[in-house]
Amino acid sequence: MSSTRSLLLKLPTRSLLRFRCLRGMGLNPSGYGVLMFPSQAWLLTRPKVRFNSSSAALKHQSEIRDHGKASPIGFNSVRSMSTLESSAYKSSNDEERLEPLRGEIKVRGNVVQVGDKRVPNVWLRDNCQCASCVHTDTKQRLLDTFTIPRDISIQSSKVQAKGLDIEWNDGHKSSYKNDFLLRACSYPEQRSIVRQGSAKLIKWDASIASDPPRLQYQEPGSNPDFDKELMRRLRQYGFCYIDSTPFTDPNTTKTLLESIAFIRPTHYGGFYDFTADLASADTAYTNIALEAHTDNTYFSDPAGLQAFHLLSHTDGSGGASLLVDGFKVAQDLHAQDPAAYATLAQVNVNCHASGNDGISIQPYRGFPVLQHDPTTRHLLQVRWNSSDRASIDLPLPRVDEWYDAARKWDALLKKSENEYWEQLTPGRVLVFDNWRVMHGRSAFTGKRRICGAYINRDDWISKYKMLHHGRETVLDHLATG
Ligand SMILES: C[N+](C)(C)CCCC[C@H](N)C(=O)O
Ligand SMILES: O=C(O)CCC(=O)C(=O)O
Ligand SMILES: [Fe+2]
Repeated sequence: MSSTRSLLLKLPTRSLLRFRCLRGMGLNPSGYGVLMFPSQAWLLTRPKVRFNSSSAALKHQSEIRDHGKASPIGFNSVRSMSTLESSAYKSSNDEERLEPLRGEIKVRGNVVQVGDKRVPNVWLRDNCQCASCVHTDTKQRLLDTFTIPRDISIQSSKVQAKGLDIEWNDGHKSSYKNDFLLRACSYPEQRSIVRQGSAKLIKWDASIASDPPRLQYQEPGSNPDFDKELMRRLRQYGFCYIDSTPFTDPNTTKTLLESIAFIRPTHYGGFYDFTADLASADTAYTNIALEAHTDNTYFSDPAGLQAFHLLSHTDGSGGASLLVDGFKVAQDLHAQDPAAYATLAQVNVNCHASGNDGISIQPYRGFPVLQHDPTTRHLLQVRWNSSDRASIDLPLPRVDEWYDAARKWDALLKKSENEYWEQLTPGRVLVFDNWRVMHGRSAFTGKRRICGAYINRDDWISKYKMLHHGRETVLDHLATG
């Protein structure tokens, strides 16, 4: 049987523009998933970028091929690739503007079609949401995917106002909501929004000083609106102050931070409370100036949130705190020099934490300074700490490519209009997104005591998503997001 129905779904406008743009460049949009991880992924495999027949594109293609051959150890030139690919990167992960999309859901014989896209039966069957396929309490798949016959087919179907009902030839019955089917077919644009906990980002510079995001302390757990507002500010600005926090007992700060999500223990301990005494062998535990950096570049998964509460500073001065919006600086670099941006997005850098006896913490692989989602091309993470940098994953004769790009990045992040300086005071807790906002401090004298903690990225984003998208929406997007 076969029936049809027209539907509306929200789809990002910019994604459509981007689609056209890729076409205009001579790139086949179906190849663009590969555009995101070129240089490293291509060490062992041939480039999979696909082109249409435009001559400019073919010229690029042969350049890429020739590079692969010319290099005895198989590196493709980042420089020659980057101009082409830089336009594929998005220097922000703003929530996309959503526009309605007309789609038509129909069943043609044995095939579900959404617009001109075919929905594979095995995927539909595997993502049946009924109580025998998904555990109602744990939300985990109960269905043994590989018992689904490879050629599972549709026995009968019914296109209804709300969605599509299917009876499979193995006798199982499934129902799919229309927006689920439409979203599934809008790969990859529609996917990221809920999964990544996207928000309308507010990029900032030094002028944020006049009105920084802040909230008044409230007893943890006493007001759900506080949690929601804190999450919103952290997502949109990448930082938030919590003012009027009691500071006589650091445990108040600990409990406040634990109300976001559990604290991540590291080689510095769990909840930290530090002064310039080298208790841990790291420059943070001295009184020297620290340039803008992100913490934990030596972890495979750097902490998502970081917090500082200056409990006291006596017998001296200095020690002002510096914040720089890494996503804003990335946007500046993207506009100023797309090739440099692409270099920082592609070349992997290794880092280490080796100050303390018995450890040298290093990630299982190098990561680029600007880390993107390979599917959506959104910028997801900034990893930048010159003090903790180790090797650069380029053959030595080519490392100057990275240095040239990094020099441009460094110049932008040190521009005074990008630097937001603030003298922290007891009572003001600073919480910031360590995947976005870089921090530093000026040198100081006297006795300065700070407490705080690290919180995992996935845990705080989970909380953001629950409070802003809602549990139902988040779960609804699991198979399509
Ligand atoms: C925050 N706390 C004082 C505990 C540690 C500071 C560590 C700074 C270090 N270089 C890094 O990037 O992790
Ligand atoms: O002392 C400060 O203000 C910050 C030091 C620092 O960068 C850190 O602890 O991660
Ligand atoms: Fe730090």
